[in-house]
Amino acid sequence: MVPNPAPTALWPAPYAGGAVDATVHVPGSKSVTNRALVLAALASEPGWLRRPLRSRDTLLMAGALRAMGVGIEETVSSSSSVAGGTGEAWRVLPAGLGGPATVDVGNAGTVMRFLPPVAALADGPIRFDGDPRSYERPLNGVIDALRVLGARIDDDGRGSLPLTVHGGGALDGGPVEIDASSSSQFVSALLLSGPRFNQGVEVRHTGSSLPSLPHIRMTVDMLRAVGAQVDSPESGGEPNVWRVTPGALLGRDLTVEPDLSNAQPFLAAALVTGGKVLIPDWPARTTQPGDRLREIFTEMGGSCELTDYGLEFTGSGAVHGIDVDLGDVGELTPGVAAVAALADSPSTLRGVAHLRLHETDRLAALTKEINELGGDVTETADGLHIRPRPLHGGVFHTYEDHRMATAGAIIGLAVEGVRIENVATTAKTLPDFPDLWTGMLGA
Ligand SMILES: O=C(O)C1=C[C@@H](OP(=O)(O)O)[C@@H](O)[C@H](O)C1
Ligand SMILES: C=C(OP(=O)(O)O)C(=O)O
Repeated sequence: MVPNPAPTALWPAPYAGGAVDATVHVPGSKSVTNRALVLAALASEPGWLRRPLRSRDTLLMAGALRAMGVGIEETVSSSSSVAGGTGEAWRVLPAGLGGPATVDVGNAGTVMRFLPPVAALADGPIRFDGDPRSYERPLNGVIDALRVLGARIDDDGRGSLPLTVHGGGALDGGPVEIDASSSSQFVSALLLSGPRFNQGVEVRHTGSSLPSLPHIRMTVDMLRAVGAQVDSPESGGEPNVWRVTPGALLGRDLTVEPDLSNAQPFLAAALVTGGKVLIPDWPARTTQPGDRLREIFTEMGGSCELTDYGLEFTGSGAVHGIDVDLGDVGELTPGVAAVAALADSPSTLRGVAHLRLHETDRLAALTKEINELGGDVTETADGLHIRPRPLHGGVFHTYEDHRMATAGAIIGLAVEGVRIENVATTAKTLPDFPDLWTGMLGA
C-alpha cells in the first residue's frame, strides 16, 4: 500500500519578499517513469531505470507490477562509474504475469489507465481499486476497447473503477475505435501493451478533440526506443490512428528526465519575484509537455536560456496576462492560472474542459480558491478567465490535488499570509516539494 498522506496542518506558504536566485534539482518525470516501468515489465529481458521518480504515483505503479509477478529491485548507486551516474536505479525483471492480485491505483491516471491492458495479458484475475476520486475519473475508453480486443472485465457498468480484469494469459488485439476526448491516457494505455497483443493494436480516436498530444508522442517515442514498430499520425500515418505491430520488447537502460511539469512552480517563482532559477538537466529535446513553459512563461514576462547544463529562467519583474490554448499541456493549467492571478493584465486559458475530471475538478477548484483570496476568476466552457486583483492571505484548499498545492505556493510567494491545506498531497508526484521550495528561498 502506498498511502495517500493524511492531511497535515495548514502549511504557511513562504512569502518571497525579494527576487529568488536558486538552482533547483527537479526529480524525475512521473509520465516517463510510469511508462518506462510498464515497458520494462513487458520486455523479454531485464532493464534499468535510472533516476526514477520516487513518489506515490510511481510507487503505486511499481507495487502493481510486482503484484502481477514482475521483479523490481531498488538500488542506490554512489559510484559515478555506473552508467547514468550516481543516484537511485531500479532494475526491472520481467516475469510471466499472473493473478490473483489486487492493484491499488490511488488517484494515478497512469496506473488506472495503463495497467488494465497489462492485466489482460496476465493469467488470472486482477482486481483494480483506488481512492474515492478514482471512481469518478473516466476509464470507459480503456474498458470498452479491451472488451473489443478480447478481454473479460467485470465492472459495475459505470465505465470506471473498481473492476476486475480476468486475464487469460494473452489477448487477441487488433483494430479498435475509442473516444479519447476525456483523456489521452486511453490511447497511451492501449499502445503501451499493444506489442504484446497477438495481433498488435490499431487505435482509432473518433472523438471531437484529443487532449495532451505530447503525452501520446511520449508513448510512441518510448515504445520505439524499446524496439516496437509504431505508425503514428506524425510519421505519415492517418490522422488520429496509431498502429503497433506485435513483437518482443527490449530491456533498456534508461535515465529518466527531470519532471518539467514539476519544474513549473520553480520557474514561476523566478517569474513572479523577478528572480532567476536554474533547472539542471533540462533536456534539449523532449516530449514532455512542460517544455512548453519556456514559451508560455516567456510570453508572460520572463526570458530563458537553455544551455548544456540546464534551463536558466529569469523574471523581468513584470508579469503579463496570456491568452493561451492549454489543451496539449493541460497539467500546466493550475500553475499558469496562479501566475495569471498575479499578472498586470487579464488572461484566458482555453482548451482544458477535460480538467474537470482530473485529480479534482481543477477549473472549479482554481476559481474558488483564487477568488477566496480576493481574485476574480470565472469558469468558461473550456477554461478560465482570470482578471488580476490585489489578493490577500487566507487558506488555499488543495482537494487532494498536487498541482493545486503548488499553485497555492506560487501565489503565496507574492501574497502574505497564504496557508496551504494538505501540502502533503504533493507526494503524488513530488514528495520533496516543501523542502525544495524552502530550499529555493534560502530558508
Ligand atoms: O500520459 C500521461 O502521462 C499524462 C497524460 C495527461 O492526461 P490527460 O490526457 O488525461 O489530461 C496528463 O494530464 C497527465 O498528467 C499525465
Ligand atoms: C492529471 C495529472 O495526473 P494523472 O496522471 O493522475 O492523470 C497530473 O499530474 O496533473
